[in-house]
Parts: sequence; structure tokens; C-alpha cells
Amino acid sequence: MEIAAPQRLDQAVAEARTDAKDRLAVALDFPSAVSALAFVYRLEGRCRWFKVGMELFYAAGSGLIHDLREKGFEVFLDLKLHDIPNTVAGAVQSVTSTGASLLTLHASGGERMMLAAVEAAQAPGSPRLLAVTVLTSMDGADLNGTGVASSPRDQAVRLALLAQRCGVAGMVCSPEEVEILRRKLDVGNLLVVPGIRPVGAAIGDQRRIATPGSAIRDGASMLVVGRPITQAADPAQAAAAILAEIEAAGSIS
Ligand SMILES: O=C(O)c1cc(=O)[nH]c(=O)n1[C@@H]1O[C@H](COP(=O)(O)O)[C@@H](O)[C@H]1O
Repeated sequence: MEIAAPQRLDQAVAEARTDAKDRLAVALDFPSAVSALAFVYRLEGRCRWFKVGMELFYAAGSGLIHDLREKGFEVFLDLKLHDIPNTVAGAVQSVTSTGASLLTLHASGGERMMLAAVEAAQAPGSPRLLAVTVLTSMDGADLNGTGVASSPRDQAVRLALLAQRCGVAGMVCSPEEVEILRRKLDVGNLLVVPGIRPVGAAIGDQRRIATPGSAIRDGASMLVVGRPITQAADPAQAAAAILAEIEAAGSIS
């Protein structure tokens, strides 16, 4: 019998009971700390997790992460690391002191790169690592154009299994793959899902999308939502509607 099984089941139960606020990360894709913090204020305390991506991090640096942490928020640092193993391991070490809870890297950087990142993330205070599989902005033709002959679904499964073997804590995938990844991966992996579009929201550059409720029912641990909240006329109301959809879907999944 597999000794790790009871612990994994406990994790799954804990995940199912998680508050809707811990299943939504708002993508702060803004050009400055001032505009990002002004936006956070407009959400009236409804959201707990904020994703700081390349646009904001390159402009504002790690000071903004400290500011968000001081205000009691959790930070998901989305730098999508993709470099040689030594450089990625160094980047993970540099991020450790920022207080970010999650950090992304590209699974397509390969096994040795992910192993080096996982080893670097053993240090106390390190973020949990998330491996990005196939970007939600890519359709099959985009992927094939990079020389990968597989469908986005097959490639996402292949990369997620590789990331799991390397000991990465979770994966970023599109809503179209979350159900199959839940079935193929061990219980306990975090599945973080962008490409979320509530009914009627503009699709923009995303290609593999679904509604918040559908992604949660298919097994997403956490949703990443940017423009449907940041560009809404009333962002606090848009966030509240998505949280309500997560809550409703979570209670029956
Ligand atoms: O790693 C990510 O967060 C990510 C991976 C991916 O495959 N697709 C994707 O959209 N994202 C991020 O999720 C957010 C989605 O934003 P919206 O399309 O505005 O909701 C952006 O900040 C992206 O950088």
C-alpha cells in the first residue's frame, strides 16, 4: 500500500473545503505600482490573492510584493522562468526573500531546469512552484508552428506529468485540459487555471477558455482572472460575481 495516500487524501479534502477567496488570483497587469495599488483599493477587500506578472514586476520590482504582503494579501509571482538550470535556480533563490507564495516557470524548460528549480525552492520561505504547460493564448496551429506536432491537450498532459516527476507543486493549464490533468496527475497537485471568461466577457488574445464555474467543476484549484475584473466598469462587483460562481460550482464539485 502506498504510504503517502492518506496524506494526499487529506490534502484533497482540505482543497475542496477551501474558501472561494483562496481560489481566485486577480492578475494585476498594470504598468506601475501606483496604478496596481489604486486598483487593489477599488476591490474593497473582496480578493485575497494577487498575481504580479512581468509587466508590473519589471516596472515596480519586489517592493510592491512587500507592500501587498504588508496589507495582508497573498502574492503569486508570475515570472514564467525559462532559462538554463543554473540561472533558473538562481532566480528562484532571489525570489525567496520577496514573500511571494507562488512562482511560475515554463515546463518546456525541461526536466533538468525544473529539478534545479525544485532544489532551489527547498530553502525556507521559498514560493511553491507552478509549471506552465501550454499557454492559454495558443491554439493548435500556434503550437504546431513552434515545431510541436501534438495537440495542446496532449502536450499539456506530457508537460504536466514531467513537472510532477520533477516534484513541482502544481501546474498552470487551460480550462480545456484541467479535467484530464485531474484524472492523470496524483491527488494534491495544484491546478491553476487562467483563460477564464465569464459569460459575455471579451475573449481578447485568449484561445482556450471557459467560464469560472466550468473550470472549477472540472477540477481547478485556483483561477487566474485579469481583464474580466480589471477592465470591468465595477471591478468589485465583477470580482464578487466570479467569487459567487466559484462558491456555487465548488459546493457541487
Ligand atoms: O501563468 C499565467 O498566469 C498564465 C498562463 C497562461 O497560459 N495564460 C495566461 O493568461 N496566464 C496569465 O493569466 C492572466 C490572464 O489575464 P486575462 O486574460 O486578462 O484574464 C495574464 O496575467 C496571463 O499572464
